Amino acid sequence: MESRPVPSSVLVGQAVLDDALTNRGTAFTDEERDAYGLRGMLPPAVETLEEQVARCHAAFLACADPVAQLIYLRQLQDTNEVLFYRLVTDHVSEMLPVVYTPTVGEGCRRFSEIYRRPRGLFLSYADRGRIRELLANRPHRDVDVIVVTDGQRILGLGDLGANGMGIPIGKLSLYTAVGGIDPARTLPVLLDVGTDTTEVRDDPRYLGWRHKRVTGSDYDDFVTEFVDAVRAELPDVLLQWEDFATAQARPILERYRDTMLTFNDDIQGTAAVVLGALTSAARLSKVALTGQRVVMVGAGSAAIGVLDMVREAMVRAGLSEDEARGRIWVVDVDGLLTTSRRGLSPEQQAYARDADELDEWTTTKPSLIDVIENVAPTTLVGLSTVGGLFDEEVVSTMAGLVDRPIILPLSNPTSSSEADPADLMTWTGGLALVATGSPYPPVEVDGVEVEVAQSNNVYVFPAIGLAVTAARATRVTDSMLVAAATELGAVAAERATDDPAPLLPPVSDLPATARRVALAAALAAVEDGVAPPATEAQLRAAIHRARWTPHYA
Ligand SMILES: NC(=O)C1=CN([C@@H]2O[C@H](COP(=O)(O)OP(=O)(O)OC[C@H]3O[C@@H](n4cnc5c(N)ncnc54)[C@H](O)[C@@H]3O)[C@@H](O)[C@H]2O)C=CC1
Ligand SMILES: CC(=O)C(=O)O
Ligand SMILES: [Mg+2]
Repeated sequence: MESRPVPSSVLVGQAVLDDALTNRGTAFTDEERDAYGLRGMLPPAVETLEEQVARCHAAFLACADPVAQLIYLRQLQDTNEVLFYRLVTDHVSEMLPVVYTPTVGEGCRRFSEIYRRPRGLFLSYADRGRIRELLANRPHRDVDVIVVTDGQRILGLGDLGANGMGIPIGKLSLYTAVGGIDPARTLPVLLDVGTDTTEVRDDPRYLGWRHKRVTGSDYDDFVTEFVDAVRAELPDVLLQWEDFATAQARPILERYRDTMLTFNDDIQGTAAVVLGALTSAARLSKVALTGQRVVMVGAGSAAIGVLDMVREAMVRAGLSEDEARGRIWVVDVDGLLTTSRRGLSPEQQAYARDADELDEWTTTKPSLIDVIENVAPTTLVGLSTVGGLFDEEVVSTMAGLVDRPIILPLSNPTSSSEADPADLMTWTGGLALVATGSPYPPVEVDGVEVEVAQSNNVYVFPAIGLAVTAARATRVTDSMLVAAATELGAVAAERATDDPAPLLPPVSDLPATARRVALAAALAAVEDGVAPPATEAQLRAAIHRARWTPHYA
Protein backbone atom coordinates (compact mmCIF):
# COMPACT_ATOMS: atom_id res chain seq x y z
CA MET A 1 0.00 0.00 0.00
CA GLU A 2 1.34 3.45 -0.86
CA SER A 3 0.77 6.92 0.54
CA ARG A 4 -2.46 8.51 -0.59
CA PRO A 5 -2.70 11.09 -3.39
CA VAL A 6 -3.70 14.62 -2.52
CA PRO A 7 -7.53 14.77 -2.46
CA SER A 8 -7.56 17.86 -4.65
CA SER A 9 -11.33 18.26 -4.50
CA VAL A 10 -11.03 18.78 -0.74
CA LEU A 11 -7.67 20.40 -0.12
CA VAL A 12 -6.11 23.35 -1.94
CA GLY A 13 -3.38 25.86 -1.22
CA GLN A 14 -2.16 26.14 2.37
CA ALA A 15 -4.46 23.30 3.48
CA VAL A 16 -2.49 20.89 1.25
CA LEU A 17 0.78 21.91 2.87
CA ASP A 18 -0.75 21.74 6.36
CA ASP A 19 -1.93 18.14 5.96
CA ALA A 20 1.06 15.99 6.97
CA LEU A 21 -0.48 12.89 5.38
CA THR A 22 -0.64 14.38 1.90
CA ASN A 23 1.97 17.13 1.99
CA ARG A 24 5.01 16.51 -0.21
CA GLY A 25 6.68 19.89 0.33
CA THR A 26 9.42 20.54 -2.19
CA ALA A 27 8.59 17.25 -3.96
CA PHE A 28 5.36 18.64 -5.43
CA THR A 29 5.85 18.67 -9.20
CA ASP A 30 5.21 21.75 -11.31
CA GLU A 31 1.91 20.23 -12.46
CA GLU A 32 0.83 19.50 -8.90
CA ARG A 33 1.78 22.99 -7.78
CA ASP A 34 -0.59 24.38 -10.42
CA ALA A 35 -3.33 21.84 -9.71
CA TYR A 36 -3.38 22.47 -5.94
CA GLY A 37 -2.80 26.22 -6.01
CA LEU A 38 0.68 25.94 -4.57
CA ARG A 39 2.74 27.84 -7.14
CA GLY A 40 4.83 30.44 -5.36
CA MET A 41 4.21 28.88 -1.96
CA LEU A 42 7.27 26.63 -2.29
CA PRO A 43 10.84 27.39 -3.36
CA PRO A 44 11.24 26.77 -7.12
CA ALA A 45 13.35 23.57 -6.88
CA VAL A 46 11.46 20.32 -7.27
CA GLU A 47 13.11 17.58 -5.22
CA THR A 48 12.81 13.81 -5.31
CA LEU A 49 11.92 12.02 -2.09
CA GLU A 50 15.51 10.74 -1.95
CA GLU A 51 16.87 14.30 -2.18
CA GLN A 52 14.49 15.40 0.56
CA VAL A 53 15.64 12.50 2.77
CA ALA A 54 19.30 13.44 2.25
CA ARG A 55 18.60 17.06 3.20
CA CYS A 56 16.60 16.07 6.27
CA HIS A 57 19.23 13.53 7.33
CA ALA A 58 21.87 16.27 7.23
CA ALA A 59 19.61 18.54 9.32
CA PHE A 60 19.05 15.66 11.78
CA LEU A 61 22.81 15.15 12.14
CA ALA A 62 23.32 18.88 12.69
CA CYS A 63 21.03 18.87 15.76
CA ALA A 64 22.92 19.61 18.98
CA ASP A 65 21.77 16.58 20.99
CA PRO A 66 19.33 13.63 20.90
CA VAL A 67 16.40 15.65 22.31
CA ALA A 68 16.94 18.27 19.61
CA GLN A 69 16.93 15.38 17.10
CA LEU A 70 13.64 14.14 18.55
CA ILE A 71 12.11 17.60 18.30
CA TYR A 72 13.30 17.80 14.69
CA LEU A 73 11.86 14.39 13.79
CA ARG A 74 8.52 15.07 15.49
CA GLN A 75 8.25 18.35 13.62
CA LEU A 76 8.98 16.52 10.36
CA GLN A 77 6.36 13.89 11.23
CA ASP A 78 3.80 16.66 11.79
CA THR A 79 4.72 18.29 8.46
CA ASN A 80 5.25 15.44 5.97
CA GLU A 81 4.65 11.87 7.14
CA VAL A 82 5.96 10.17 3.99
CA LEU A 83 9.26 12.02 4.31
CA PHE A 84 9.47 11.32 8.06
CA TYR A 85 8.86 7.59 7.58
CA ARG A 86 11.22 7.35 4.63
CA LEU A 87 13.97 9.00 6.71
CA VAL A 88 13.28 6.63 9.62
CA THR A 89 13.12 3.47 7.50
CA ASP A 90 16.22 4.39 5.49
CA HIS A 91 18.17 4.85 8.75
CA VAL A 92 16.40 2.54 11.22
CA SER A 93 19.40 1.84 13.49
CA GLU A 94 20.22 5.54 13.72
CA MET A 95 16.64 6.73 14.28
CA LEU A 96 15.38 4.06 16.69
CA PRO A 97 17.31 5.42 19.73
CA VAL A 98 15.70 8.82 19.08
CA VAL A 99 12.06 8.05 18.30
CA TYR A 100 12.21 5.25 20.88
CA THR A 101 14.27 4.33 23.97
CA PRO A 102 16.32 6.02 25.35
CA THR A 103 15.55 9.49 23.91
CA VAL A 104 11.77 9.02 23.97
CA GLY A 105 12.14 8.77 27.76
CA GLU A 106 13.79 12.19 27.95
CA GLY A 107 11.21 13.41 25.42
CA CYS A 108 8.46 12.35 27.85
CA ARG A 109 10.16 13.93 30.85
CA ARG A 110 10.29 17.18 28.86
CA PHE A 111 7.05 16.62 26.90
CA SER A 112 5.32 19.82 28.08
CA GLU A 113 8.44 21.91 27.56
CA ILE A 114 9.05 20.73 23.99
CA TYR A 115 5.39 20.44 22.94
CA ARG A 116 4.79 21.83 19.44
CA ARG A 117 1.65 20.52 17.75
CA PRO A 118 -1.28 18.29 18.74
CA ARG A 119 -1.17 14.58 17.90
CA GLY A 120 -3.55 11.89 19.12
CA LEU A 121 -6.20 12.29 21.79
CA PHE A 122 -5.90 13.48 25.39
CA LEU A 123 -8.85 11.99 27.26
CA SER A 124 -8.90 13.81 30.57
CA TYR A 125 -10.77 12.69 33.66
CA ALA A 126 -12.19 16.21 33.76
CA ASP A 127 -14.08 15.24 30.57
CA ARG A 128 -15.55 12.02 32.00
CA GLY A 129 -19.03 11.29 30.73
CA ARG A 130 -18.05 12.68 27.31
CA ILE A 131 -15.35 10.23 26.23
CA ARG A 132 -17.29 8.85 23.27
CA GLU A 133 -17.82 12.38 21.99
CA LEU A 134 -14.07 13.09 22.38
CA LEU A 135 -13.20 9.85 20.58
CA ALA A 136 -15.50 10.91 17.75
CA ASN A 137 -13.30 14.04 17.42
CA ARG A 138 -10.34 11.84 16.40
CA PRO A 139 -8.35 13.28 13.50
CA HIS A 140 -8.88 10.27 11.18
CA ARG A 141 -12.06 8.17 10.90
CA ASP A 142 -10.65 4.70 10.32
CA VAL A 143 -8.18 3.40 12.87
CA ASP A 144 -6.38 0.05 12.86
CA VAL A 145 -4.31 0.50 16.02
CA ILE A 146 -4.67 2.52 19.23
CA VAL A 147 -1.80 2.68 21.72
CA VAL A 148 -3.07 3.97 25.07
CA THR A 149 -1.24 4.85 28.28
CA ASP A 150 -2.22 6.54 31.53
CA GLY A 151 1.38 7.65 32.01
CA GLN A 152 1.85 5.99 35.39
CA ARG A 153 4.93 3.82 34.60
CA ILE A 154 6.71 5.44 31.70
CA LEU A 155 9.67 3.13 30.97
CA GLY A 156 11.60 3.04 34.27
CA LEU A 157 10.94 6.75 34.86
CA GLY A 158 7.80 6.42 36.98
CA ASP A 159 4.60 8.50 36.92
CA LEU A 160 4.86 11.24 34.29
CA GLY A 161 1.11 11.90 33.92
CA ALA A 162 0.10 13.45 30.58
CA ASN A 163 3.77 13.82 29.64
CA GLY A 164 3.64 10.07 28.97
CA MET A 165 1.96 10.81 25.60
CA GLY A 166 5.43 10.56 24.03
CA ILE A 167 5.23 6.78 24.44
CA PRO A 168 2.04 6.07 22.40
CA ILE A 169 3.33 8.48 19.73
CA GLY A 170 6.71 6.71 19.63
CA LYS A 171 5.23 3.20 19.66
CA LEU A 172 2.84 4.05 16.81
CA SER A 173 5.68 5.55 14.77
CA LEU A 174 7.24 2.09 14.97
CA TYR A 175 3.96 0.38 14.09
CA THR A 176 4.33 2.23 10.80
CA ALA A 177 8.12 2.23 10.29
CA VAL A 178 8.56 -1.43 11.29
CA GLY A 179 5.12 -3.01 10.86
CA GLY A 180 3.93 -1.01 7.85
CA ILE A 181 0.67 0.12 9.48
CA ASP A 182 -0.78 3.10 7.57
CA PRO A 183 0.01 6.17 9.72
CA ALA A 184 -3.43 7.62 8.92
CA ARG A 185 -4.93 4.60 10.68
CA THR A 186 -3.10 4.92 14.00
CA LEU A 187 -4.26 6.77 17.11
CA PRO A 188 -2.16 7.60 20.19
CA VAL A 189 -4.30 8.05 23.31
CA LEU A 190 -3.43 9.45 26.73
CA LEU A 191 -5.86 8.75 29.56
CA ASP A 192 -5.17 11.76 31.78
CA VAL A 193 -6.20 10.70 35.28
CA GLY A 194 -3.73 13.03 37.00
CA THR A 195 -0.24 12.36 38.33
CA ASP A 196 1.14 11.68 41.78
CA THR A 197 4.53 13.13 40.84
CA THR A 198 4.43 16.58 42.46
CA GLU A 199 7.43 17.77 40.46
CA VAL A 200 5.47 17.11 37.24
CA ARG A 201 2.17 18.51 38.54
CA ASP A 202 3.77 21.68 39.90
CA ASP A 203 5.84 22.43 36.82
CA PRO A 204 4.35 25.68 35.49
CA ARG A 205 4.71 24.33 31.94
CA TYR A 206 2.81 21.08 32.67
CA LEU A 207 0.11 20.59 30.03
CA GLY A 208 -1.83 17.82 31.78
CA TRP A 209 -4.72 17.87 34.23
CA ARG A 210 -3.25 19.19 37.52
CA HIS A 211 -4.67 16.71 39.93
CA LYS A 212 -3.57 13.75 42.03
CA ARG A 213 -4.18 10.41 40.35
CA VAL A 214 -7.77 9.21 40.32
CA THR A 215 -7.90 5.77 41.96
CA GLY A 216 -10.22 2.90 42.90
CA SER A 217 -13.65 2.65 41.34
CA ASP A 218 -13.39 6.17 39.87
CA TYR A 219 -10.35 5.02 37.86
CA ASP A 220 -12.00 1.74 36.87
CA ASP A 221 -15.16 3.55 35.74
CA PHE A 222 -13.10 5.91 33.61
CA VAL A 223 -11.24 3.03 31.93
CA THR A 224 -14.61 1.32 31.37
CA GLU A 225 -16.01 4.46 29.76
CA PHE A 226 -12.98 4.63 27.47
CA VAL A 227 -13.22 0.97 26.45
CA ASP A 228 -16.98 1.24 25.86
CA ALA A 229 -16.36 4.27 23.65
CA VAL A 230 -13.70 2.36 21.68
CA ARG A 231 -16.02 -0.61 21.23
CA ALA A 232 -18.79 1.66 19.98
CA GLU A 233 -16.71 3.91 17.71
CA LEU A 234 -13.99 1.52 16.51
CA PRO A 235 -15.17 -2.06 17.07
CA ASP A 236 -12.40 -3.65 14.96
CA VAL A 237 -9.43 -1.67 16.29
CA LEU A 238 -6.38 -3.29 17.92
CA LEU A 239 -6.11 -1.72 21.39
CA GLN A 240 -2.60 -1.84 22.89
CA TRP A 241 -2.14 -1.00 26.59
CA GLU A 242 1.25 0.53 27.33
CA ASP A 243 3.15 1.58 30.44
CA PHE A 244 0.36 1.18 32.96
CA ALA A 245 1.54 0.52 36.53
CA THR A 246 1.48 -3.15 37.44
CA ALA A 247 -1.53 -2.74 39.77
CA GLN A 248 -3.62 -1.62 36.79
CA ALA A 249 -1.96 -3.44 33.89
CA ARG A 250 -2.85 -7.03 34.72
CA PRO A 251 -6.49 -6.48 35.85
CA ILE A 252 -7.23 -4.40 32.74
CA LEU A 253 -5.77 -7.09 30.48
CA GLU A 254 -7.72 -9.85 32.23
CA ARG A 255 -10.93 -7.81 31.98
CA TYR A 256 -10.76 -7.35 28.21
CA ARG A 257 -8.46 -9.92 26.59
CA ASP A 258 -11.19 -12.48 25.86
CA THR A 259 -13.81 -10.08 24.56
CA MET A 260 -11.92 -7.70 22.29
CA LEU A 261 -8.85 -7.31 20.06
CA THR A 262 -6.40 -6.18 22.71
CA PHE A 263 -3.09 -6.94 24.40
CA ASN A 264 -0.71 -5.45 26.93
CA ASP A 265 2.64 -4.79 25.30
CA ASP A 266 4.67 -4.69 28.53
CA ILE A 267 3.30 -8.04 29.68
CA GLN A 268 2.80 -9.96 26.45
CA GLY A 269 5.01 -8.23 23.85
CA THR A 270 7.97 -8.22 26.22
CA ALA A 271 7.43 -11.89 27.07
CA ALA A 272 7.56 -12.89 23.40
CA VAL A 273 10.79 -11.02 22.64
CA VAL A 274 12.52 -12.26 25.80
CA LEU A 275 11.56 -15.86 25.03
CA GLY A 276 12.98 -15.33 21.52
CA ALA A 277 16.27 -13.97 22.93
CA LEU A 278 16.46 -16.67 25.61
CA THR A 279 15.92 -19.43 23.05
CA SER A 280 18.81 -18.01 21.07
CA ALA A 281 21.02 -17.71 24.18
CA ALA A 282 20.16 -21.24 25.33
CA ARG A 283 21.29 -22.58 21.96
CA LEU A 284 24.59 -20.66 22.08
CA SER A 285 25.23 -21.63 25.72
CA LYS A 286 24.48 -25.29 24.90
CA VAL A 287 22.12 -25.52 27.90
CA ALA A 288 18.56 -26.27 26.76
CA LEU A 289 15.74 -24.00 27.99
CA THR A 290 14.57 -26.85 30.21
CA GLY A 291 18.03 -26.95 31.83
CA GLN A 292 18.21 -23.22 32.57
CA ARG A 293 18.05 -21.86 36.13
CA VAL A 294 16.42 -18.45 35.75
CA VAL A 295 16.74 -15.63 38.29
CA MET A 296 14.35 -12.78 37.49
CA VAL A 297 15.05 -9.47 39.19
CA GLY A 298 11.83 -7.49 39.38
CA ALA A 299 8.35 -8.85 40.01
CA GLY A 300 6.27 -6.25 38.17
CA SER A 301 3.97 -6.81 35.22
CA ALA A 302 6.83 -7.11 32.71
CA ALA A 303 8.75 -9.65 34.80
CA ILE A 304 5.75 -11.84 35.61
CA GLY A 305 4.59 -11.71 31.97
CA VAL A 306 8.01 -12.93 30.84
CA LEU A 307 8.08 -15.72 33.43
CA ASP A 308 4.61 -16.95 32.50
CA MET A 309 5.72 -17.40 28.91
CA VAL A 310 9.12 -18.91 29.78
CA ARG A 311 7.41 -21.37 32.12
CA GLU A 312 4.93 -22.36 29.43
CA ALA A 313 7.77 -22.84 26.95
CA MET A 314 9.56 -25.11 29.45
CA VAL A 315 6.36 -27.15 29.84
CA ARG A 316 5.94 -27.44 26.08
CA ALA A 317 9.54 -28.66 25.97
CA GLY A 318 8.74 -31.52 28.35
CA LEU A 319 8.90 -30.32 31.97
CA SER A 320 5.96 -30.64 34.34
CA GLU A 321 4.42 -27.43 35.72
CA ASP A 322 6.19 -27.99 39.04
CA GLU A 323 9.52 -28.74 37.39
CA ALA A 324 9.24 -25.56 35.33
CA ARG A 325 8.41 -23.43 38.38
CA GLY A 326 11.30 -25.12 40.19
CA ARG A 327 13.72 -23.61 37.68
CA ILE A 328 12.65 -20.00 38.39
CA TRP A 329 13.57 -17.65 41.28
CA VAL A 330 12.22 -14.10 41.56
CA VAL A 331 13.86 -11.27 43.49
CA ASP A 332 12.08 -7.96 44.03
CA VAL A 333 12.85 -4.84 46.06
CA ASP A 334 12.29 -6.84 49.28
CA GLY A 335 14.40 -9.84 48.27
CA LEU A 336 13.52 -13.37 47.14
CA LEU A 337 9.82 -14.18 46.70
CA THR A 338 9.03 -16.95 49.18
CA THR A 339 5.84 -18.48 50.52
CA SER A 340 6.44 -16.69 53.83
CA ARG A 341 6.28 -13.25 52.17
CA ARG A 342 3.11 -11.21 52.79
CA GLY A 343 1.35 -9.07 50.22
CA LEU A 344 2.27 -10.95 47.05
CA SER A 345 -0.29 -10.86 44.23
CA PRO A 346 -1.64 -14.24 43.00
CA GLU A 347 0.57 -13.91 39.88
CA GLN A 348 3.65 -13.39 42.07
CA GLN A 349 2.69 -16.18 44.50
CA ALA A 350 2.96 -18.61 41.59
CA TYR A 351 6.75 -18.03 41.69
CA ALA A 352 7.22 -17.86 45.48
CA ARG A 353 9.80 -20.43 46.59
CA ASP A 354 8.88 -22.75 49.42
CA ALA A 355 10.29 -21.17 52.59
CA ASP A 356 11.61 -24.64 53.66
CA GLU A 357 14.06 -24.55 50.75
CA LEU A 358 15.97 -21.82 52.54
CA ASP A 359 16.89 -24.17 55.40
CA GLU A 360 20.06 -24.99 53.49
CA TRP A 361 20.87 -21.34 52.87
CA THR A 362 22.87 -19.23 55.33
CA THR A 363 20.19 -16.52 55.39
CA THR A 364 16.43 -16.44 55.90
CA LYS A 365 15.93 -13.17 53.97
CA PRO A 366 18.04 -13.64 50.84
CA SER A 367 19.21 -10.67 48.81
CA LEU A 368 20.12 -10.83 45.13
CA ILE A 369 23.72 -11.86 45.83
CA ASP A 370 22.53 -14.60 48.24
CA VAL A 371 20.27 -15.93 45.53
CA ILE A 372 23.08 -15.91 42.97
CA GLU A 373 25.40 -17.78 45.34
CA ASN A 374 22.82 -20.42 46.25
CA VAL A 375 21.12 -20.91 42.89
CA ALA A 376 24.08 -20.53 40.48
CA PRO A 377 21.71 -19.19 37.81
CA THR A 378 22.43 -19.77 34.15
CA THR A 379 20.14 -16.84 33.28
CA LEU A 380 19.79 -13.47 35.06
CA VAL A 381 17.06 -11.12 33.81
CA GLY A 382 16.55 -7.53 34.97
CA LEU A 383 13.10 -5.90 34.79
CA SER A 384 13.53 -3.88 37.98
CA THR A 385 13.88 -0.26 36.74
CA VAL A 386 17.09 0.01 38.78
CA GLY A 387 20.14 1.23 36.84
CA GLY A 388 23.41 -0.57 37.69
CA LEU A 389 21.78 -3.26 39.87
CA PHE A 390 23.87 -5.99 38.21
CA ASP A 391 27.17 -4.78 39.66
CA GLU A 392 30.59 -6.40 39.55
CA GLU A 393 29.96 -8.52 42.65
CA VAL A 394 26.70 -9.96 41.30
CA VAL A 395 28.06 -10.60 37.82
CA SER A 396 31.48 -12.00 38.72
CA THR A 397 29.88 -14.29 41.32
CA MET A 398 27.50 -15.62 38.65
CA ALA A 399 30.35 -15.97 36.15
CA GLY A 400 32.32 -18.03 38.69
CA LEU A 401 29.47 -20.55 38.96
CA VAL A 402 28.42 -21.18 35.35
CA ASP A 403 30.20 -21.49 31.99
CA ARG A 404 28.16 -19.07 29.88
CA PRO A 405 26.12 -16.65 32.01
CA ILE A 406 23.07 -15.34 30.12
CA ILE A 407 22.51 -11.78 31.38
CA LEU A 408 19.60 -9.66 30.17
CA PRO A 409 19.44 -6.14 31.69
CA LEU A 410 16.12 -5.16 30.12
CA SER A 411 14.94 -2.05 31.97
CA ASN A 412 14.58 1.17 29.97
CA PRO A 413 15.74 3.79 29.31
CA THR A 414 19.56 3.48 29.48
CA SER A 415 19.67 5.17 32.91
CA SER A 416 17.47 2.35 34.28
CA SER A 417 19.43 -0.50 32.65
CA GLU A 418 20.65 -3.00 35.25
CA ALA A 419 24.07 -3.13 33.57
CA ASP A 420 26.23 -1.86 30.73
CA PRO A 421 27.18 -4.68 28.31
CA ALA A 422 30.82 -3.53 28.16
CA ASP A 423 31.08 -4.05 31.95
CA LEU A 424 29.36 -7.42 31.68
CA MET A 425 31.97 -8.55 29.16
CA THR A 426 34.83 -7.31 31.33
CA TRP A 427 33.47 -8.95 34.50
CA THR A 428 32.81 -12.31 32.77
CA GLY A 429 35.96 -12.49 30.66
CA GLY A 430 33.85 -12.11 27.50
CA LEU A 431 31.73 -15.18 28.27
CA ALA A 432 28.39 -13.50 28.97
CA LEU A 433 25.55 -13.82 26.47
CA VAL A 434 23.89 -10.42 26.65
CA ALA A 435 20.83 -8.55 25.41
CA THR A 436 19.61 -5.19 26.70
CA GLY A 437 16.31 -3.29 26.60
CA SER A 438 17.87 -0.06 25.31
CA PRO A 439 20.48 0.20 22.53
CA TYR A 440 24.21 -0.09 23.31
CA PRO A 441 27.30 0.09 21.09
CA PRO A 442 28.98 -3.20 20.10
CA VAL A 443 31.22 -4.92 22.65
CA GLU A 444 34.64 -6.39 21.98
CA VAL A 445 35.09 -10.12 22.57
CA ASP A 446 38.58 -11.56 21.88
CA GLY A 447 39.36 -8.63 19.61
CA VAL A 448 36.10 -9.09 17.65
CA GLU A 449 33.31 -6.51 17.75
CA VAL A 450 29.93 -8.11 18.55
CA GLU A 451 26.61 -6.28 18.26
CA VAL A 452 24.54 -6.23 21.45
CA ALA A 453 21.00 -7.48 20.77
CA GLN A 454 18.23 -5.15 21.85
CA SER A 455 15.68 -7.37 23.59
CA ASN A 456 12.81 -4.96 23.34
CA ASN A 457 9.15 -5.49 22.52
CA VAL A 458 9.68 -3.49 19.30
CA TYR A 459 10.49 -6.92 17.78
CA VAL A 460 6.91 -8.00 18.50
CA PHE A 461 4.24 -5.29 18.74
CA PRO A 462 4.53 -3.92 15.16
CA ALA A 463 4.41 -7.51 13.89
CA ILE A 464 1.28 -8.25 15.93
CA GLY A 465 -0.32 -5.12 14.45
CA LEU A 466 0.57 -6.27 10.94
CA ALA A 467 -0.65 -9.81 11.64
CA VAL A 468 -4.07 -8.82 12.97
CA THR A 469 -4.58 -6.22 10.24
CA ALA A 470 -3.63 -8.61 7.43
CA ALA A 471 -5.39 -11.68 8.85
CA ARG A 472 -8.42 -9.69 10.12
CA ALA A 473 -8.02 -11.30 13.54
CA THR A 474 -10.48 -10.51 16.31
CA ARG A 475 -8.32 -11.49 19.30
CA VAL A 476 -4.66 -11.58 20.28
CA THR A 477 -4.24 -15.10 21.66
CA ASP A 478 -1.40 -16.61 23.67
CA SER A 479 -0.61 -18.93 20.75
CA MET A 480 -0.10 -15.91 18.50
CA LEU A 481 2.49 -14.53 20.93
CA VAL A 482 4.19 -17.90 21.34
CA ALA A 483 4.32 -18.23 17.54
CA ALA A 484 5.87 -14.74 17.37
CA ALA A 485 8.50 -15.69 19.97
CA THR A 486 9.30 -18.96 18.19
CA GLU A 487 9.70 -17.30 14.81
CA LEU A 488 11.88 -14.58 16.33
CA GLY A 489 14.10 -17.28 17.85
CA ALA A 490 14.24 -19.00 14.44
CA VAL A 491 15.24 -15.81 12.60
CA ALA A 492 17.95 -15.21 15.22
CA ALA A 493 19.18 -18.80 14.88
CA GLU A 494 19.56 -18.47 11.10
CA ARG A 495 21.84 -15.48 11.60
CA ALA A 496 23.67 -16.39 14.79
CA THR A 497 25.52 -19.46 13.60
CA ASP A 498 28.86 -18.38 15.11
CA ASP A 499 29.63 -17.76 18.76
CA PRO A 500 29.82 -14.96 19.86
CA ALA A 501 26.77 -13.69 18.00
CA PRO A 502 23.93 -11.26 18.78
CA LEU A 503 20.92 -12.98 20.38
CA LEU A 504 18.40 -11.30 18.06
CA PRO A 505 18.38 -10.20 14.42
CA PRO A 506 19.84 -6.70 13.91
CA VAL A 507 17.67 -3.64 14.41
CA SER A 508 18.38 -2.68 10.78
CA ASP A 509 16.41 -5.82 9.79
CA LEU A 510 13.41 -5.01 11.99
CA PRO A 511 10.94 -4.52 9.08
CA ALA A 512 11.92 -7.82 7.41
CA THR A 513 11.86 -9.63 10.75
CA ALA A 514 8.44 -8.14 11.50
CA ARG A 515 7.05 -9.60 8.25
CA ARG A 516 8.17 -13.08 9.25
CA VAL A 517 6.96 -12.73 12.84
CA ALA A 518 3.64 -11.35 11.53
CA LEU A 519 3.16 -14.36 9.26
CA ALA A 520 3.77 -16.75 12.15
CA ALA A 521 1.31 -14.85 14.37
CA ALA A 522 -1.27 -14.65 11.56
CA LEU A 523 -1.06 -18.41 10.99
CA ALA A 524 -1.59 -18.96 14.72
CA ALA A 525 -4.62 -16.63 14.61
CA VAL A 526 -6.17 -18.72 11.84
CA GLU A 527 -5.36 -21.94 13.69
CA ASP A 528 -6.93 -20.56 16.87
CA GLY A 529 -10.09 -19.68 14.92
CA VAL A 530 -9.81 -15.96 15.71
CA ALA A 531 -9.19 -15.05 12.04
CA PRO A 532 -11.01 -16.18 8.88
CA PRO A 533 -9.57 -19.36 7.29
CA ALA A 534 -6.59 -18.63 5.02
CA THR A 535 -3.60 -20.51 3.65
CA GLU A 536 -0.03 -19.50 4.35
CA ALA A 537 0.28 -18.14 0.80
CA GLN A 538 -2.89 -16.08 1.23
CA LEU A 539 -1.65 -14.67 4.54
CA ARG A 540 1.73 -13.85 3.03
CA ALA A 541 -0.02 -11.98 0.22
CA ALA A 542 -2.33 -10.21 2.69
CA ILE A 543 0.68 -9.06 4.74
CA HIS A 544 2.33 -7.76 1.58
CA ARG A 545 -0.84 -5.88 0.58
CA ALA A 546 -1.45 -4.48 4.06
CA ARG A 547 1.97 -2.88 4.39
CA TRP A 548 2.06 0.88 3.91
CA THR A 549 5.36 2.08 2.52
CA PRO A 550 6.63 5.68 2.44
CA HIS A 551 6.43 6.70 -1.23
CA TYR A 552 4.62 9.53 -2.95
CA ALA A 553 1.77 7.95 -4.92
N1 LIG B 1 12.98 -4.45 27.23
C1 LIG B 1 11.68 -4.36 27.09
O1 LIG B 1 11.14 -4.65 26.03
C2 LIG B 1 10.83 -3.90 28.22
C3 LIG B 1 11.36 -3.35 29.35
N2 LIG B 1 10.54 -2.95 30.38
C4 LIG B 1 11.16 -2.31 31.53
O2 LIG B 1 10.90 -3.08 32.67
C5 LIG B 1 10.96 -2.25 33.80
C6 LIG B 1 9.90 -2.72 34.77
O3 LIG B 1 8.60 -2.56 34.28
P1 LIG B 1 7.32 -3.00 35.18
O4 LIG B 1 7.36 -4.45 35.47
O5 LIG B 1 6.10 -2.51 34.53
O6 LIG B 1 7.63 -2.12 36.47
P2 LIG B 1 7.22 -2.26 37.99
O7 LIG B 1 7.54 -0.96 38.61
O8 LIG B 1 5.86 -2.80 38.11
O9 LIG B 1 8.20 -3.38 38.55
C7 LIG B 1 9.48 -3.16 39.04
C8 LIG B 1 9.84 -4.34 39.92
O10 LIG B 1 11.21 -4.22 40.27
C9 LIG B 1 11.36 -4.46 41.65
N3 LIG B 1 12.52 -3.74 42.17
C10 LIG B 1 12.64 -2.41 42.41
N4 LIG B 1 13.85 -2.15 42.97
C11 LIG B 1 14.48 -3.33 43.08
C12 LIG B 1 15.75 -3.71 43.60
N5 LIG B 1 16.59 -2.81 44.10
N6 LIG B 1 16.08 -5.02 43.58
C13 LIG B 1 15.23 -5.94 43.07
N7 LIG B 1 14.02 -5.64 42.56
C14 LIG B 1 13.66 -4.34 42.57
C15 LIG B 1 10.06 -3.99 42.27
O11 LIG B 1 9.85 -4.62 43.53
C16 LIG B 1 9.06 -4.43 41.22
O12 LIG B 1 8.68 -5.76 41.45
C17 LIG B 1 10.85 -0.81 33.28
O13 LIG B 1 12.10 -0.16 33.43
C18 LIG B 1 10.55 -0.96 31.82
O14 LIG B 1 11.19 0.03 31.03
C19 LIG B 1 9.19 -3.13 30.34
C20 LIG B 1 8.60 -3.66 29.22
C21 LIG B 1 9.38 -4.02 28.06
C1 LIG C 1 9.96 -1.17 25.94
C2 LIG C 1 8.85 -0.90 26.83
O1 LIG C 1 7.71 -1.12 26.49
C3 LIG C 1 9.11 -0.35 28.15
O2 LIG C 1 10.28 -0.18 28.52
O3 LIG C 1 8.14 -0.09 28.85
MG1 LIG D 1 6.27 -0.21 27.75
